Amino acid sequence: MLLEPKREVAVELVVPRDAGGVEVFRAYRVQHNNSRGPFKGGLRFHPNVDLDDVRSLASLMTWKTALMDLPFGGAKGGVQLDPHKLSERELEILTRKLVQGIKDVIGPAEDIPAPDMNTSGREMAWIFDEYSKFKGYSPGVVTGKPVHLHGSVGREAATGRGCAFGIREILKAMGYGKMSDHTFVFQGFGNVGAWASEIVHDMGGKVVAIADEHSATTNPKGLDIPALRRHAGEGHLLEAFAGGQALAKESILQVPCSILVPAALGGVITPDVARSLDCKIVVEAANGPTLPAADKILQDRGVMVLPDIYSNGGGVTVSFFEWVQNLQNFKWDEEEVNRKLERKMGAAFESLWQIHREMDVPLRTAAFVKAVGRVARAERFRGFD
Ligand SMILES: NC(=O)C1=CN([C@@H]2O[C@H](COP(=O)(O)OP(=O)(O)OC[C@H]3O[C@@H](n4cnc5c(N)ncnc54)[C@H](O)[C@@H]3O)[C@@H](O)[C@H]2O)C=CC1
Ligand SMILES: O=C(O)CCC(=O)C(=O)O
Repeated sequence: MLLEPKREVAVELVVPRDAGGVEVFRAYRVQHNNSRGPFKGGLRFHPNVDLDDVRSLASLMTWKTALMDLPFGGAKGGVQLDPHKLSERELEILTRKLVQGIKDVIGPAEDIPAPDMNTSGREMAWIFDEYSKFKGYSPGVVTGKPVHLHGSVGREAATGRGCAFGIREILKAMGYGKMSDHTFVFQGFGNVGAWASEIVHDMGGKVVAIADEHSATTNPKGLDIPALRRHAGEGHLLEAFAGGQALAKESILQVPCSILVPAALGGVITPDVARSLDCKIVVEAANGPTLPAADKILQDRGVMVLPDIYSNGGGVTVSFFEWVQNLQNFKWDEEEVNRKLERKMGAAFESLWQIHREMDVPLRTAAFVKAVGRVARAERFRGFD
């Protein structure tokens, strides 16, 4: 029951192109498990999306919501495309057609999408609007919406903020001192990488290198992250940042640091990379950045891995807060959201660390022990009739 998704939906999206003609895109929504609550998980637009990929990301969501102790199950959606090749109008048509294709299997008590790679508040607003045309006004059908359209303050930064809280927890647990005693490298400077690096920087950490899909920049004295975000926001390449030197983006994972944060694609830490990286801790802000064979190598090398279902669990945690606010027609302030997020990250870390110590297993195994236990218990209590 836990290995296989409960439901898989594949839809064909036919989009009229601005230049004439139509193009067909494949889209998937995989609903892995809902024993603990409605299916929940992001929607990504990326050329690498395929059904298998979405399946594995959907199951990670089940374990993530269970580990974070949120009343949700797990799902994921993906459309196979390079969104940079479509205009805003084409993307809006595509997103609305996706909703038309899956509207009967999503909903505030059924399945609640959210942002993931290459999607943001803009797409979530389209989803909310299109779904509401068919089912009535339903802000709770999707999270990560713009703040002025039933979104929650703090959701945009939440995955990065949760990641930074998680780093603080592991440093404390390992007796490794404070943020300011450490150097950090980030792969990915989108929603998660930009917010996580900025909050780590605000907490005193020295971020010495960052890459995105185009280029990379490094400064052994520490990058000024707010300035780098302004630079990138103006459309400039990271390698052109005046406060750093250009670096080959392919070498980002080998830059020496205490803490390496992959915050982009899955599968980037291959066995070869695992043998060559030069850090004490890998914090998996991305989903599935470490291949299983590489995980074993990191373990043998004594590199600690803070697993994805914990490290990036802050995003879905604040999605839960957004959903609760939508259901109550009420708004919390940012201080309250961030305080509740901090408490959730602390509690999940505590349970993870306790299992890690008591069972003498890696943190990833400890996370799965906790999460699978909670999901299996819910399945049993609900019965099988
Ligand atoms: N947005 C969210 O709230 C959450 C995202 N995640 C995960 O975090 C990761 C990043 O997601 P977002 O930041 O939302 O996506 P995003 O689309 O905002 O940013 C992705 C970043 O990765 C970079 N990137 C892509 N390919 C790369 C490559 N080959 N080398 C270096 N950089 C590359 C892009 O240039 C961009 O900077 C994904 O694995 C996603 O599943 C996990 C939990 C929640
Ligand atoms: O905020 C959410 O509901 C899910 C975000 C997501 O896709 C993830 O945690 O991987």
